[in-house]
Amino acid sequence: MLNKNQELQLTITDLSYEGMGVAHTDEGMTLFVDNALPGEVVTAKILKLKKGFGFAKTVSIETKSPDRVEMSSNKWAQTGIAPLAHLTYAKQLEFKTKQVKTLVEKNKLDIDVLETIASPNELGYRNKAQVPVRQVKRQLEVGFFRKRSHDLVVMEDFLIQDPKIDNTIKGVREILRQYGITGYDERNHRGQVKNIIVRRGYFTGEIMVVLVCLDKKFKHLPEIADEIHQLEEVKSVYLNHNPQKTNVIMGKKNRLLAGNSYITDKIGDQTFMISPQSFFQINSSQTPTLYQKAVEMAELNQDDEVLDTYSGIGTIGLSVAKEVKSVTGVEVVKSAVEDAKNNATLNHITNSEFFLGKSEEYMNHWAEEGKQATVVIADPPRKGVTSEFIQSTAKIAPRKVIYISCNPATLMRDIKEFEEYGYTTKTIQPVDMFPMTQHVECVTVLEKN
Ligand SMILES: C[S@@+](CC[C@H](N)C(=O)[O-])C[C@H]1O[C@@H](n2cnc3c(N)ncnc32)[C@H](O)[C@@H]1O
Repeated sequence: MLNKNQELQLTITDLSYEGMGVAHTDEGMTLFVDNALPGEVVTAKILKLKKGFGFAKTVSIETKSPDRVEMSSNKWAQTGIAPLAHLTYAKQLEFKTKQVKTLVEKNKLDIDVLETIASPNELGYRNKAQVPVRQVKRQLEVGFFRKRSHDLVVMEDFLIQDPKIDNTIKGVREILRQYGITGYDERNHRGQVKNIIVRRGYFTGEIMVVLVCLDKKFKHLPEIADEIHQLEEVKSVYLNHNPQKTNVIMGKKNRLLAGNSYITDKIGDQTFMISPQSFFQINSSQTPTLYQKAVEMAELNQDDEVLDTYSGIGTIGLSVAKEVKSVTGVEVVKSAVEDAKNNATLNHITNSEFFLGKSEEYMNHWAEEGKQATVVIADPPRKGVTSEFIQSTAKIAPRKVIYISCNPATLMRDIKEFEEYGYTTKTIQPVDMFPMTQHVECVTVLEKN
């Protein structure tokens, strides 16, 4: 019988989807162990027990894996910012490929999974940071939450964020402290600043700072905004009003405090305007490869009429617009649709249109009105597409569906449903957009049989 807080020796046999070491005990329990790699023997302390499985953390490592990377800080592991940072990058890529292959097998699909394409930058690759702000020992601090908790681990080096973003966060923190601003207190729902969001254009160096605040206004806000605007590379400063007691970081309303209403960045030779609420791929060094793989697999031509669903600020659609007859995008975030329209103008694209709404509803509407499309691009969030989306896509009957997915589990589910409508795929290309984490992006093209 195992107990919480008990320490025991474990042999790690595998890595879970979350990047935790997997061990099986004599009692028939499966334990998921923080900071433990396959082949290692560790002494671990049990943190939580459930029926048949539990969670533990490594106390000491008795036998070390040759694939272990020594870390200069354990904060990244404590917070889950970089759950695979203790594994060599080559092994991380193998882990990602295997993850997708295992899912293909489990789903009894006949698909070839290619090797995961490495990211050019393994560290400091994130162009966006969202860090919580809290009071710690009566001082405003930034950092990240300890795993499975809301306790702030104070931090200055976030490992996978652009170091210039880390610097800006420090600069903003100092300004907030100077003006006696308080960090958010979750228990009493008090304090002024909940989060700092910083986005930096990888190619332009333009920085946007968003202060997520409990109130719309507070003392010295204009001076604070002005000082933040004077920090190196900062082009845009916003206040996002989030009065709710919620885990959702941003509220619905943004107010421009200083500078421009957007920043710009480049993908290939195109420039994109990005507003605070708009999605933008977070690993700019790898985005061109992701898009290029999708385009290569789609074999587009000048007669193609492309539907770019879940289009964000139009990045994929606009990057292929010159090679095809037309691009029609649909996206649910209003400011992203506005950005997409502006981005078309900015890049002299005249054969694109963007609509505000849910992709599944627009696809249904387009299917009913008999809209023509030869290629559909789907780049949904983690939950994947809906059955309604797949049915209407089948009705529109494009020759190809380019599917870009950040969650292989929902990708498999959707591929199986597409198969019922006569669409099949032969290969999946994993692309590493998120080094040091367990996440993997996949590109695949479904073809009409
Ligand atoms: C993974 S992002 C992809 C964006 C874009 N294709 C890109 O590469 O930058 C998914 C996008 O889908 C949008 N979205 C989420 N649910 C949606 C829905 N039901 N219909 C349309 N867009 C949706 C999100 O706002 C987000 O912009």
